[in-house]
Amino acid sequence: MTHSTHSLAWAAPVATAPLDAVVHLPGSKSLTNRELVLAALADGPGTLHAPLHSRDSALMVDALRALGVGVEEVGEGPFGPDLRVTPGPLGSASIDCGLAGTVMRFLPIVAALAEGTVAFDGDPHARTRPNATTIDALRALGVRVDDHGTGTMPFTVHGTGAVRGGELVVDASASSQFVSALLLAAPRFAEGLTLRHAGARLPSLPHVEMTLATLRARGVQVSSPEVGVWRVEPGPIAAADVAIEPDLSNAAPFLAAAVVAGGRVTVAGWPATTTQVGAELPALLTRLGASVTIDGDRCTVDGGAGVAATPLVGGTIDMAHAGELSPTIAALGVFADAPLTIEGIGHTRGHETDRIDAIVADLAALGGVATGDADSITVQPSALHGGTWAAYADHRIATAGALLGLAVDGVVVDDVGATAKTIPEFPELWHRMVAGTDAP
Ligand SMILES: O=C(O)C1=C[C@@H](OP(=O)(O)O)[C@@H](O)[C@H](O)C1
Ligand SMILES: C=C(OP(=O)(O)O)C(=O)O
Repeated sequence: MTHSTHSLAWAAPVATAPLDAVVHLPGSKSLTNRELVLAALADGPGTLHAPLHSRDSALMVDALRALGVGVEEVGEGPFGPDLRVTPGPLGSASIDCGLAGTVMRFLPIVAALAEGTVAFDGDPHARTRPNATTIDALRALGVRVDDHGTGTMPFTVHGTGAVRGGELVVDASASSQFVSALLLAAPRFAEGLTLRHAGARLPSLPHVEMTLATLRARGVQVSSPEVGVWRVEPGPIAAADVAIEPDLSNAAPFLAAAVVAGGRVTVAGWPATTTQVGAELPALLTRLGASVTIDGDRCTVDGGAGVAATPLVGGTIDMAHAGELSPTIAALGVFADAPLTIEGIGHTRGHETDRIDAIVADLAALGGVATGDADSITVQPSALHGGTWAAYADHRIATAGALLGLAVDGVVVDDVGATAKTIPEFPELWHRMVAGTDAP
């Protein structure tokens, strides 16, 4: 089983002057892992240009290869090779999901299309991430799953090579990925799928919109006749050459860095249109008081003299649709003029770690004060001191520690290797941003 890199304690650099940097970011995790799945189920070979190369994408590539899909590295880009994907008959495999939600939710549905038994397991914490909806959905579709009654990994899917599909109701309150997983595989179901979400809430809707857009771009007929209902027609998934956008969720700590330290940070390669939830960062940072401009393919935050000169604007923000961005925004709450409450993020308790508890504990270790409840976190403005910031194997918690370290002397992220989940280049890119040496 692949575990993340050895714990790597990392002294976060302090920004001693306003920032002045242009940052180029590697590819989007959400787009890379969707396009890998769609390419594997497509009607011919296709290429992903500028894909992400990280632990989550490597786990997806390894899993697809184990299932019988050809994935070949071709060419060389700034962050690694392109990927040429050749679909093949899917068969028995043993899949390591690591801590990747996209692997542990997307591939069990793909496994139902395999002829053979497909075993799923992952990191110890991955076994605690919600996955009962995946297993329930498979059984409702007539697919046998052995989970020893746990509703979590490890479990085994007994694929017969075909799924009839039809109508299905799931509870996706714990993760939008349950919906995305079913929609991605549904064109290959004999009758397609009419999927209805029945549950208290549906988090991360932009990620479902991304799924629909990637399907449409490959010629699949999809619709959403009402909120929480989707229809996917059966039919081929067209082979395609697709370009992967930079990861805009990983832009969050870099753009927020200018807010904290002052000066300017530009993220290059900002797409003119995108389905990534990171597209909401300009509005979120503006809401907190920052100045954000988009000029062509460049998104720039001008943090003026930084939070030492001007506090951010506290209050309440609903981030149910963008929980992925909440660790960065919560960290910024330390520098606000009033408590900052982020609501609608109960589902982030089921992410790489319990993100609400993690931020509460990490801030307390630096002398800060935050409180969490079932669905929200409230961060009090406070003067922090140095100390250890635990990453909890969570890339977004690790980068939030780096962000605070810009303004707080002596912050040590206990395992910066956690960033390898979606951005292995993080420490290097961060140091270059602070030093202002990134290429224009
Ligand atoms: O489908 C995806 O690519 C993702 C969906 C979201 O999951 P949740 O709905 O579980 O929050 C998001 O937070 C995650 O980082 C990636
Ligand atoms: C929740 C996240 O990841 P995953 O795809 O593992 O759910 C995330 O990247 O913030």
